[in-house]
Amino acid sequence: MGPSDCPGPTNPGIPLDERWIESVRVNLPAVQRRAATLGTKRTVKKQWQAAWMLRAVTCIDLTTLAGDDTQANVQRLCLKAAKPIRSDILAAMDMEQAQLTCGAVCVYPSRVPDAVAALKRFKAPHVPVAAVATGFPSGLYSLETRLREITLAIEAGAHEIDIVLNRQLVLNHRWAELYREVQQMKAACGPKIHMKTILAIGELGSMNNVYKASLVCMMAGADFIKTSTGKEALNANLPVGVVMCRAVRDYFERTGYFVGFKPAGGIRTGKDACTWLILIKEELDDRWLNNKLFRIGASGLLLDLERQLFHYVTGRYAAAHELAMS
Ligand SMILES: O=C[C@H](O)COP(=O)(O)O
Repeated sequence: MGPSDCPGPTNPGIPLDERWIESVRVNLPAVQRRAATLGTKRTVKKQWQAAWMLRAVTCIDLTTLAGDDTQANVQRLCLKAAKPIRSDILAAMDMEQAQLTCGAVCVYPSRVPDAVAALKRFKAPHVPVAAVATGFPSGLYSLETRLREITLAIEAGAHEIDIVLNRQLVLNHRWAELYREVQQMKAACGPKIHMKTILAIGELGSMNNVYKASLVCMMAGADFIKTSTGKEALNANLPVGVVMCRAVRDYFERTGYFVGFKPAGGIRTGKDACTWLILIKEELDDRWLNNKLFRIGASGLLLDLERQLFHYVTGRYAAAHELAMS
């Protein structure tokens, strides 16, 4: 099966398996050693690196989650998601016909109508709009409020929902309650809307909790597990990526269900993006190397990817005014 045959997430969830959760022991030194070798053993250069960077572009959830987001900056974001790389750069790579877009745009629920309208205007209505919901970023609201927020975001036009976990339930190992909450959120999303569960790994206390929370989310029917909101002090990092990918792989091996993975927060460079792709290739496999099962949540990464691709085709680095997001 190649990446294009990949079905995308297929996860209906399974009953909560507390014995599996209790049996989890993460070997932290081994995880750290594994993460340290990722960017060093396999190097991709020249046309292969350019191809990986183009793949990374298609996997970006191009994000703006700022308190001062407006219709205007969401429109600019959508234009960039619809046409992420300058057409002369694509032409030089013989990729002009590929109609490259980002994987999705990701915004606050109140900006969803702006994003939907802008993508339509820019002739890219097929680019999904993801809304962060359930009291992003803290999740510290009543369950009723959080569930209602999902419904409202979908009514406003969101195609994907990024929920946040109730960290207290993880920190106190209240797995059954966490399972029920995530299950209700999945039910609120319904069968057509992809639900990504943001773990907020920087606030979960330990790698064991990261692994266990990943499992609970998948058991409850998550389509993707996502590292971070981008607002915690510690966001996406490779050791956490190793742990979450192993949870995805173990879940797949036991159930046969595909779950996607989304690192988010602090990913800024083309080199970082390639290292995350290497992680996916080595810890999962090629079936996950596409935007149905892998996304990178990032507000600033696209600019560096475009800059690196500009350098690849011209042999020089672009001046600030030559790239639209500068
Ligand atoms: O979900 C995406 C993150 O909020 C983006 O974080 P970032 O601004 O550090 O790229």
